[in-house]
Amino acid sequence: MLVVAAVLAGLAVPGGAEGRLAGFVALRDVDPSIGEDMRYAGPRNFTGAVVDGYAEPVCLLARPAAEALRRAQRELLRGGYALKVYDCYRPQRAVDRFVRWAGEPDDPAAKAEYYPEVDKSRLIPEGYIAARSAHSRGSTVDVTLVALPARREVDMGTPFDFFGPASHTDSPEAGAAARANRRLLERVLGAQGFVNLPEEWWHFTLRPEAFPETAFDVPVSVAAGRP
Ligand SMILES: C[C@@H](N)C(=O)N[C@H](C)C(=O)O
Ligand SMILES: [Zn+2]
Repeated sequence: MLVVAAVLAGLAVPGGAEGRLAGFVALRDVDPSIGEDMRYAGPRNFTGAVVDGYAEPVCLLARPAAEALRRAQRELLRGGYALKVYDCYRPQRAVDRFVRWAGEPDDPAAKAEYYPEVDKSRLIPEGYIAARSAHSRGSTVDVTLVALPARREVDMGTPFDFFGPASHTDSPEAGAAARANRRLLERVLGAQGFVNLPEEWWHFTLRPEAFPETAFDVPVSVAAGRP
């Protein structure tokens, strides 16, 4: 009853028994050829530390989103590219950590790397970080392209999680190669039903979402994505 009330109120709810996420899968179990560089499960992210709720570096997604990525990957492989994900399902406690981080004083090194042109107090209002993130609903992914055979990241104009106008998908600041690569990513994912967030070239949500009303809070682990 409490869980039903929480869902109706749009609040975070725990997943199924024993910290599992019913209806979710590990992306690697659906398509092991998609690269994974799970930035929030390690220190190489804007907070500088492992983020709350990332117990293991594994991409978990609602099954339809994982299967749609597999179809996009098949198309990209034919043209000599592949996908690499940076973030997938994000527990609400990680979203809450981002919100707390946004209210903390600047770390000059993090500012220089991740948001040199935007005041930290503006990162949430300007749409770079969400207090209620689609990632927690399991159909959203942060993703880039890599070129085969070396799987080197292609030029996207800015690095992942660079918060500023240059990361806006349609930014005129991006060079010709980056604009073409952004268009390729958007076209191939769009063909499978993914919709891009205009503020971030890397952020895509599969529509319709499998769990449109629910922000999950189960920690990210291999076991959480197993049936
Ligand atoms: C933090 C960044 N990777 C991201 O996903 N931003 C969007 C707006 C979100 O937090 O949902
Ligand atoms: Zn994102």
